[in-house]
Amino acid sequence: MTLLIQGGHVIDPGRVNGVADVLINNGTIAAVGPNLAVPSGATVIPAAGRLVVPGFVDLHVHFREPGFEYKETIQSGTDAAVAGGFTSVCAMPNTNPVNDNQAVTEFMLERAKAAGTARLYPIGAITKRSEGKELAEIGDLRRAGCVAISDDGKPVMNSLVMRRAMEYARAFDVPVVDHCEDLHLSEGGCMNEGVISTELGLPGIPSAAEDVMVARNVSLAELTGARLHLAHISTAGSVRMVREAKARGLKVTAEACPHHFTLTEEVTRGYNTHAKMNPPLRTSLDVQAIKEGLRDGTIDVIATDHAPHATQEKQQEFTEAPFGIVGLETALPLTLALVEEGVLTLESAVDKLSTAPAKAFSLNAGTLAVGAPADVAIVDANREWHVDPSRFRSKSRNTPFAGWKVKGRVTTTIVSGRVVYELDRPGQQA
Ligand SMILES: NC(=O)N[C@@H](CC(=O)O)C(=O)O
Ligand SMILES: [Zn+2]
Ligand SMILES: [Zn+2]
Repeated sequence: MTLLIQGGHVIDPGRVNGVADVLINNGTIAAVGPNLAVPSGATVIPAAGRLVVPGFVDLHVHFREPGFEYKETIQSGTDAAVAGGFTSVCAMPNTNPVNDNQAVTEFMLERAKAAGTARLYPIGAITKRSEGKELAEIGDLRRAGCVAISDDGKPVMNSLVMRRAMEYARAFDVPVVDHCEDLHLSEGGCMNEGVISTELGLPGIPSAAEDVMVARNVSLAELTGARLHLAHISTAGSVRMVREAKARGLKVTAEACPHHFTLTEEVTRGYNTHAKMNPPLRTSLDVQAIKEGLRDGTIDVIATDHAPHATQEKQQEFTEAPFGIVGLETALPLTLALVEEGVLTLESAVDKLSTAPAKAFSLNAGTLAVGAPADVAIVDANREWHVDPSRFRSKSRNTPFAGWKVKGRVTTTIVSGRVVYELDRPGQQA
């Protein structure tokens, strides 16, 4: 099967940035260059006026299978992924049962294979049942196909347990992903602690709950030599500490989520539970710091923390509703807004969605180099559209961006040389 993507603006971060064709043969990239000859029998995808980029890589999603299939399945989650341009996704282990053993990892990989769209990379638990006590069999998880370990959502509070986890992780060369939250400081909180939480009468989560754990984890990474990846950082303090850790040469990477660089705690005012996520939306000073961190390279990766929850779960009082929002189908336009704003160049935006995440977890993705897997997103960067959650591929609709007019849309997604999502082809606008 041969595909020729013709005449698009190809951005392969650090390698190509200009008009070119991309030739795909047998599931891999065969050539990239201007005016390639059309091989006989090739399918041509015209892409003039569109961006042609390595398929996006999301280091942080929650697909709810096994255990909470009413929120999301691996099928619906990977469908949502490719609709958002993501060709590889890393799935957190807070399923039921928790992905703390090979059997669960293998089950997830089988489901993803059957779903047949995005590539799924499971993240194994750090501790058994993510209870923070006894380490999971990290070597077994690695061998079964886990690409990182994390107790996301139930952060490891015991620093000695975390130290041992990092020592094992280092031995297996697997990154440790931490959701930085001191559970004692955050206990009972449901939004950012500050003037607004006081006004609304809602219990707060101070930014220090995140900062103290970032400090601890950076120290432990220094002690153990482990690769540390900081999930969804949301505070100015986190950005400052990551910047300093990098300057000292530590193996630390960090991700930020579109909601944390797009929204502030102000949107909590309506008690809209779609503004409730963990970590919470912060202040405009924090948002500025996140943007500066993205701009100067302190924050390597944009990840969604796609966290689907059912409508009836979100239709509760603010204090009762679960934390989390979906993100796969809105990440691209929210990231392109940073380009419009001058925070990122187009190339660095693509880097943070594709190349940098692949590198952070050593995934064979994030590039259009000859011989690489043919995972490609074709994007109409100027297409304006309204976010309509009822049209999401995801099973869940919990987004604070419903009704937003946004710009930038994925029109075609290719995995392994196969078109797995197509909104329309140029010249035939839907
Ligand atoms: N981010 C969230 O608000 N929720 C996540 C858990 C997590 O990422 O900590 C979930 O699984 O729902
Ligand atoms: Zn988390
Ligand atoms: Zn998460």
